[in-house]
This record gives sequence, C-alpha cells and structure tokens, in this order.
Amino acid sequence: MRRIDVITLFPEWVESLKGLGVTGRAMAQGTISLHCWNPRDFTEDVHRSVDDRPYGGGPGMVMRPEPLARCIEAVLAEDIAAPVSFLGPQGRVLDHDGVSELAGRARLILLCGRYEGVDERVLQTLVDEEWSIGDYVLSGGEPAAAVVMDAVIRQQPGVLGHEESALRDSFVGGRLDCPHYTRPASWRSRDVPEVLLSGDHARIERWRLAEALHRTRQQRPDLLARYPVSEVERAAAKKLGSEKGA
Ligand SMILES: CN1CCN(c2ccccc2CNc2ccc(C(N)=O)cn2)CC1
Repeated sequence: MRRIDVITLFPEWVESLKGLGVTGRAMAQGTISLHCWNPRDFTEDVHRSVDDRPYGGGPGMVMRPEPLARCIEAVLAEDIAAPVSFLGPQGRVLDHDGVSELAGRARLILLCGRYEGVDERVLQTLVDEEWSIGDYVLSGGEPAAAVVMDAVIRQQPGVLGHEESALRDSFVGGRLDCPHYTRPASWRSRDVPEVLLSGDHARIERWRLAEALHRTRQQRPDLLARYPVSEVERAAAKKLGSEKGA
C-alpha cells in the first residue's frame, strides 16, 4: 500500500486521521500518502449542491451523480489504476482475509456515501466493489473508511515497528489474542501467571498459543471450524498439560 484516496463530503474527518496513531505515523514516515477529495469541489452550480431529492419521493436526499462522477474520474486520472471501493451496508463484510487482500494493493480508493445514499447509476458505472465493516447502519461511510484504513495500514511492513505484533494480532490464523499482563506481578491480590515470569520463552510461547486456542474455542467456535486446530497448537496444549501435571 503506497497511496490511499478518500472521496468524502467531510474532508476534515479524514484529515484528522493524518495526525493520529498508526495512520499518523505511516503518513509521517511517508510510507503511505493520503489524498482527500470532496465532490463539492466538482459541482457546477453556484450553490455547489451535491445532493438532491429522491425520485419516487421519500425522506432524505440522494448524492447527485454528476459531481460524484467528476470527482471519481479526477481521482482515477491521477497515479496508478485501482478499484473504486464503496463503503456501504450492502458490501462484502470486512474480516481479516479482506484486510489482507486490501493491504496487498498498491492503492486504495475509498468512496464514502452520505445522505440516504448515492445515485445508483454512479455505483453501476464507476464503482468496482462495495465493502461493509459490519451489519449495521452508519450515518455515513467515513467511519467505515477509517476502520478500513487503520486495519490495512497496520498490516504494512515497518508501520508497527514491531513486525511480529501484527502477526500475533487477534484473527491472524483465525485465533483470538492471548491475555496480556504488565507490572506489578501481583495487583490487588491477583498474580500474573507464573509461566510468564519463568523466562522460558519456548514454554511462554506454548502457553500463549494454548491460551489463544482456549479463548477462540470459548468465544468464537466458528473460527475453529474455519481454521482447524494446527499440529503446533495441539502439541503446545498437550505439552503444557503434561507440564502442569508435573
Ligand atoms: C441513514 N443512511 C445513511 C447512508 N447510508 C448509506 C447507504 C449506502 C451507502 C453508504 C451509506 C453510509 N452508511 C453506511 C456506510 C457503511 C456501513 C457499513 N456497515 O460498513 C454502514 N452505513 C444508509 C443509511
């Protein structure tokens, strides 16, 4: 991922990401460039109107096709080609595999809908795919775009600095995360599991694998169906069990 373009009526929404956390660091490092485009800059009327009343009546407004189309075409005219991804509730639901797929691209073009939605003819002629961050309705696509950007940017080599932490994340390999602890070793009479204080890194790794597997089995059995228990996990759980007995 080298470049992200976001088409939105609320550029300040996206500009705020430039200064924050993982996304902010990736921009500052120059690993990723973020470009914001506002369809309002592509209106041709004096009122710079980007929405209009829906044909067939009903509540709310619809995003007008012409300014949006001109904006999308301006985005596509710049830099390398990339699919136009629309954030909407009807889209493919984003999961770890979807994030990996998007993270592998050189460029992302994210279109954020507002109002009651976008004129269907723009979706038919200029949008290549639709992504959803979950089965619920938002007031606009911007929060969904921010989620996609964060998830994708942290997959980029060098962004997290500690490569391995992106690999151990929840959902990598279909597993939830293991528990995390820091000082003090005893806090309000609750102790850190002694294995983590043992300095035995192979045993600690086994414990973390076994805990992630245990949590996944408890909270997300559907993930186990999709990503069956591996030999390494089985061996880790077995060896741990025998040590506990020891
Ligand atoms: C009140 N209406 C506002 C506009 N909206 C709409 C309709 C079509 C496309 C985009 C939107 C923007 N909303 C989104 C966006 C993404 C998600 C998601 N799950 O990823 C949920 N909602 C329909 C509802």
